[in-house]
Amino acid sequence: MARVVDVLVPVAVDTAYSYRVPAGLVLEPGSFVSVPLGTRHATGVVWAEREAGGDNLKQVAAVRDWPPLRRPLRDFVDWVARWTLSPRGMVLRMAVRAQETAAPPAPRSGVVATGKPPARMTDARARVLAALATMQDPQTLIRPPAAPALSLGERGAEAPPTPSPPGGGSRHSAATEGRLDGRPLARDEGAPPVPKSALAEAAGCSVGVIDGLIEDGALALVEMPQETIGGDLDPGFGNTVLNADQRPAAADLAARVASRAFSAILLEGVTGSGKTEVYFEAIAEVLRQGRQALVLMPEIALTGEFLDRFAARFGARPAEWHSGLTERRRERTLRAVASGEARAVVGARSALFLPFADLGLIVVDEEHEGAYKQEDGVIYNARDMAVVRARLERAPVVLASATPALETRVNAETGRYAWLKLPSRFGSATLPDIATVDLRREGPPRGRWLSPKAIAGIEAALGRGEQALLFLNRRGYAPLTLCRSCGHRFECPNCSAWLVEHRFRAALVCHHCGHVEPRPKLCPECREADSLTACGPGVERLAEEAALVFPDARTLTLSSDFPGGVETLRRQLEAAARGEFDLVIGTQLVAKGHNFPSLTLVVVVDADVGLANADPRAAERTFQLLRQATGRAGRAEREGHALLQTWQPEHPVIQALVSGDAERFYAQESDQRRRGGLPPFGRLAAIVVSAEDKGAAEAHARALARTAHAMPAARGFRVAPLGGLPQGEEITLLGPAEAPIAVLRKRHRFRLAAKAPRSADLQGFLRALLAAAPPPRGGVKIAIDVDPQSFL
Ligand SMILES: Nc1ncnc2c1ncn2[C@@H]1O[C@H](COP(=O)(O)OP(=O)(O)OP(=O)(O)O)[C@@H](O)[C@H]1O
Ligand SMILES: [Zn+2]
Repeated sequence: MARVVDVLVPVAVDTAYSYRVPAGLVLEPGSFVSVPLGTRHATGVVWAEREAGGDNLKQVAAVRDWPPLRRPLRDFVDWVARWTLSPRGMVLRMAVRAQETAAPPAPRSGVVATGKPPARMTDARARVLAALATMQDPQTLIRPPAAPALSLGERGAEAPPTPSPPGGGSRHSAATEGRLDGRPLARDEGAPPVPKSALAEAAGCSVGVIDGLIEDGALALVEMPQETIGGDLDPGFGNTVLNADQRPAAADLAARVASRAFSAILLEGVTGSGKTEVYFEAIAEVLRQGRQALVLMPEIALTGEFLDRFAARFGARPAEWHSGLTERRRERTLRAVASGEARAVVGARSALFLPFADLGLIVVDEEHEGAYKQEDGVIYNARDMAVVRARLERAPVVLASATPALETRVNAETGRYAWLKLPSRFGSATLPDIATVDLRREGPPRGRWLSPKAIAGIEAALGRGEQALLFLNRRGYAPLTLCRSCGHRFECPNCSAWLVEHRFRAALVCHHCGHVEPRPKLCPECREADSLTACGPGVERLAEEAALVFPDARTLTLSSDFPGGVETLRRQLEAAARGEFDLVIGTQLVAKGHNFPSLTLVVVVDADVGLANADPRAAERTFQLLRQATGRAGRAEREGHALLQTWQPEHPVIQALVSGDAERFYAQESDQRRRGGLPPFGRLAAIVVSAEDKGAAEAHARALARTAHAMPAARGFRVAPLGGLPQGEEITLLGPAEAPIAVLRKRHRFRLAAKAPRSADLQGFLRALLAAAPPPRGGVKIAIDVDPQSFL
C-alpha cells in the first residue's frame, strides 16, 4: 500500500485530486504541496491522507514551507463552498491567493552607530552621524523626522553646515567623544537600525559616505528586525472608563472571549453610543489570552480614524488587510497572521479567509452593510460566513450595528444570538432630532436641490461656527444626460443603464461596467450643438450649488471616485473631523462610522433615492443608510439636527426616521417579511443566467425552470407545481424573467428565484437542479446567489 493524499487545488474545480506521496516526504492534512496538474505544476493543499494502491497516480512534487492550513480553515472552505454552491477550489483560492502571489520577503538591513569615532571626520560624515542620532532618538521615533538632520539645530537641513571653528563649535569634538548635541552616539540597545538609503537622504549625502563610515568601523551594518505587524499590542495601554450601559456589555463580551466557546452576539447601540469602545474590551481579553482578533469593516479603506483609536487604546495599530496593500505588505501580513505574531487584524471581507493561528474573536462592525456581500466569483455574505468561521474556530463573533439587519435582529429576538444593547449616546450627546422638508410644498426652485429650509439651517449652523453635512448618495454630476432638442439619452453600450455625467473628469461613465466616454459637444443623434442637458443631481452638482449659495464656506466634496485614492480620502476625512471644513458634501462614504465633533446638521438631499427600488430590502436599506447618515450630527456636546428632503413625508420609512422609533419600524418590516415568506422567515436564492446571445440565455433559463418543475420530490425539498400555492415544505420557483439590468457588460441576463421555507434544503434543491439540467452551452453562464441582496 502506498500513501496517497487528496490535494485541493485553487482553481474552479470541486474535487480534490489524488497523488502518491514519495517515500520520505512528510505530509499532513493542510500541508501546501506542489503537484503536477496537466502540463504544469500547481500549489495545492492536502485535504485528506490515506493508505491506498496509488500505483497509477502521479506523485507529489514537493512540499512548500508555508505553515499548514489549519483544520478550522479547511472546514470553512468546505462549508462556504457547500453553502454558496461554489467549487471548493474557488473558495480555497480566497484562502491561499495571497500565498500564491506573494513575493519572498527581501532581507533588509540597516546601519547603527558602533560608538567608535571615525578615524577621519568630514562634514558629510558629521551630518550622517547627526542624522542617525536623530533618527534613533526615541523622541523622534514616533514620528519619523520629516525635516532631515534635525540635530543640526538652527542651521537647519537646507544650509550645508560649515566646519566648526576648532574649539568653538562643539559639534565635531562632541562627535568624536561619541556624543552629539547631548545625544549618545553609541548604539543604544534597541536603537533601531536605519536603512542606508534613508540615512543618506536624511543627511543629504551619497550612500558612499555611509559605506566609508562602515569601513571605518563607526557604523555597523545589521539585519533590520522586521517591523511587527499587528503585534506589540498592550491590553492595558489606554484604559477607557466605560459608562453604566457600556460596562455590563463589555464584561459580557470579555467573559465570552475568556470562555473560548462559540457564541454570536448582536451588539446594538445607537450611533455614538460607544460600540467600538465596548468591543475593544473583548479585544483586550483576546490579547490577554495571547490569541488573535479579527475586526471586519465594510469600508476598510476609510478607517484611518479607527486605526488611531485602536492605537490609542492598545499602543499600536492592528494589521490591515484589504486590496490596497502592496504585495510585500500582503506577504508580511499573511505571515504575521499565520504565525500568530499579528494579534489583531482589521480587514475587508476577504480577511475572513486569512490563516489565523489562534483566532479568539471576530467582530463584524456595521454588520448590516451591503458591502459585506461579495457579488462576483464566490457569492457570499461575509457577515454570515463570519458566524460560520467563528463556530468552526470555537470563538465568539460580535455583530455590531446601530441599525442591524432584520435577519440579525430576528436571530437576537429568537435567542439564537445574544443581544447587548446600548440605548443612548455616550456622555451628554443626544440623538439628532429629525424633521422633513416636503418637496411638494417647500421645495427648491427648478434646477436647484437645496430647499429654503435647508439653506436656512445650514446658514444658522455655519453662523454658530458649526459644521453641516449634505448627504446625497449619487456619485458624479448628474445621473442622466439627454438632448433637449431630440430627446436622445446617453446609454452605456455594454449595459442597460444610463451614463452618469462626471464633470470633474469631463466624462460620461457607466457605474455598472466602468465604461467611460467623453461628453460630446454635439448631440450624436441630431448633431445639435450645446443641446445636452443634465438631469438630476449628483454630489458634484450639489457642490456647484453650494459654492453659489455659500461662497465663503470652506467646502469639502467627497466621493469614492475622486482622484487621489484612499490616502487622500483618509486625510480629507481627518481634516473634516478636525473642523477644517464648514460644509462637507458626500455620498454614503461620509455617512458611516465617522466622528465629526463639530458637525451639528445633516441635510439628506434626496431621502427617496433608495425607496423607488422594488426590491424586498429597499425599505430596510434606506432606513439603515439614513439613520447612519443623520447619526453623524451632534455626536459631541452640541445638539444635532437633520433634515430629510422628500416627496413622500408620509412614507413609513421616513416616518420611522422622524419618530426615531426603530422598534416599530423593525416590527412592521418583520411582519411584512413573515407574511411574504421572505428572509429571514423564508429563504431565497437567485439564479442568474447570462450569455452574450439573448436567445441562448433565455432558452437556458427556461430549460432550468422546466427541469425544476419536472424534478421528483426528494428528501429535504419538493418543488411546488406551477400556478398552485406552495404547500408546507414546498419550494417555489419563480421566473425566468428578464433582469432589471437586462444587459450587463454585454451579457443578456435572465433571473429565476427560488423561495423556500426555512425547513427546506434549498442548497440541496439547487444542487439537484444543476445536476439534472442540461449543461450550459454557447457561452451561457449560471450564477447562483444564495440570500441575494441585489435583485438587479
Ligand atoms: N467610555 C467612553 N469614554 C470616552 N469616550 C467614549 C466612551 N464611549 C464612547 N466614547 C466616545 O464617543 C464617541 C462615539 O463612540 P463610538 O464611535 O465608539 O460609537 P459607535 O457606537 O461605534 O458609533 P457609530 O455607530 O455611529 O459608528 C467616540 O468619540 C468615542 O471616543
Ligand atoms: Zn456599462
